[in-house]
Amino acid sequence: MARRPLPRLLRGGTAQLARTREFARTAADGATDVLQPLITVGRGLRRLAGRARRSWSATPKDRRGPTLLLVAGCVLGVALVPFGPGLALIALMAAAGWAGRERTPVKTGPDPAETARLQALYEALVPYFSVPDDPAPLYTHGGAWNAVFRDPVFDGDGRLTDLRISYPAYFTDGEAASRARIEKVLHTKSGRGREYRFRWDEEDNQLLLRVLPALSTAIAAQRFVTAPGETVLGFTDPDAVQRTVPVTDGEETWDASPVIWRTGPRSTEPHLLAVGGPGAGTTTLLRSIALQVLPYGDVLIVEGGGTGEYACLTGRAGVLAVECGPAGALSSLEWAAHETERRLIAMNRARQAGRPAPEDTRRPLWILVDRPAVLGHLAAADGHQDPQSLLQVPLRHGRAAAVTVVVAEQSDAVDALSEAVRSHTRARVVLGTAGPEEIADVLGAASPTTPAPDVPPGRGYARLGTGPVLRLQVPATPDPYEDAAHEAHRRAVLELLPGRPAAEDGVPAHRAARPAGATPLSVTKAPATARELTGTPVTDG
Ligand SMILES: Nc1ncnc2c1ncn2[C@@H]1O[C@H](COP(=O)(O)OP(=O)(O)OP(=O)(O)O)[C@@H](O)[C@H]1O
Repeated sequence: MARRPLPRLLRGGTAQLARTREFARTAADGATDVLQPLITVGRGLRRLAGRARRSWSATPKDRRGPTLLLVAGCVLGVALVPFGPGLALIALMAAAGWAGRERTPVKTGPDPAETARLQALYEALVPYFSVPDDPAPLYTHGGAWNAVFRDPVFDGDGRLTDLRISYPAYFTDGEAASRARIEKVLHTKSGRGREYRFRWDEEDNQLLLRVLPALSTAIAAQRFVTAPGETVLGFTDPDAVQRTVPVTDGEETWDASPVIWRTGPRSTEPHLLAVGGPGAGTTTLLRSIALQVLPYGDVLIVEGGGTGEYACLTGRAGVLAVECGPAGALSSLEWAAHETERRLIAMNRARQAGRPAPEDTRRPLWILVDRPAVLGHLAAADGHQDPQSLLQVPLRHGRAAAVTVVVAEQSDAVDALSEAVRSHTRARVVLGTAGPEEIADVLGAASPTTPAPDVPPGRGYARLGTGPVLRLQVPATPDPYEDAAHEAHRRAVLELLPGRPAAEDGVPAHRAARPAGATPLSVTKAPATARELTGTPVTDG
């Protein structure tokens, strides 16, 4: 039997019903908004009436007559006074409005579930914070948590986010292993999957636990407000640094806390090493640095990965070269070493003659080397020198010559880094899901927080010289030629890219862009004498 079509009303019935319901809900919401004052006054009148009823029933019988008389007298008085009834009505409405307002209950202390959590945490700490001979132990099984835990704060899911813990003075808080044991217990018992920061106040025998919110990933590449020689590596916690810079995301502008790296002749950390696992974001960090320095410096890029992730920079004003192969890397780095020597000699000569440093020695030169281990491997296979060995001169003498070296390497190839790279890169960044040992190996100090299990690309830690370890989120600076990248972030990078200067006759534009006076990239010069490099007087001729 042929199926009969449903009547039109029934066919579109579900959609229409949903629309009607939506309309009714919107109308009800609107009516509630409009009638809100009336609802509040009505609720207040009800509450006032309730209070009056309660106080009437609480009044002893022998006092009810005089009370009634007093009320009647008041009513009569109000009725006789000019405008009395009107004023009394206004006063009643105001009192009802006040009595009917919604009051958020003030929370006084943890609720039963939170109390149970704190008690469990306390019990878990008993074996670590007690010894059998202690006559008045702070921690005993079944003891009171509120004697040692202060200022607990919970999030909306009832999980602990802040806590001040007192511990006995005999606890060995100076030993890293003892601290790590306590931190592990607290981390496990308070909920995994979050990033905890522990601050040990050894003078007062107190430990401060705080769960840190994830750093914002909303900041994309842009012109940051910094002084010359300052580079924003990324952004960190507001209480970790004193400075802020304005950042923009679409229409919104706010102040963010940057991790600023200072380079140049007075820098104590003139070179940087960034380490991370695959896809952790070290290439993005180098791209971000390149875009920040290009307005005032020249950049030479050596890419070992060979994935063309710096292609957007090829041929741009200020980009001296983007080298992907071992042969190009060797010749470019050889040039960079000679350029460093040339600058030092020229500066030394100018100093001897009592003149300021020549103009062509002052423009900052940045050498960005991404994954040198791969290049070293390829060069060795061809029987060539490791390109890393050519970084020795820029690393050692670059600071005085305005030459900065940035090296990015993957965590599993860190062993292939040369001694010069390890000892001269005092600014360090580690990105991705690194364990505590790896973080400590790269940064030279333990991370201040428990590593989070899942981290977005560009998230990690930074340490400048002997400074504190800071959490870091690198600004999103994708390869603008990557289709999968966020459209707004790609556009932001494209806007920051400098133009392409016209090519000189027969010379590719990026090679023609090198500073005046610099030795051509492909020309090998005899190395300068040690005397000239170290600043011993040099006599011409
Ligand atoms: N700070 C960041 N913000 C947003 N996305 C990022 C950030 N850093 C990296 N990414 C994204 O993560 C992916 C990998 O980044 P990137 O190429 O920089 O990693 P990598 O460390 O160089 O890894 P690999 O060497 O394996 O390519 C890219 O798609 C990139 O756009």
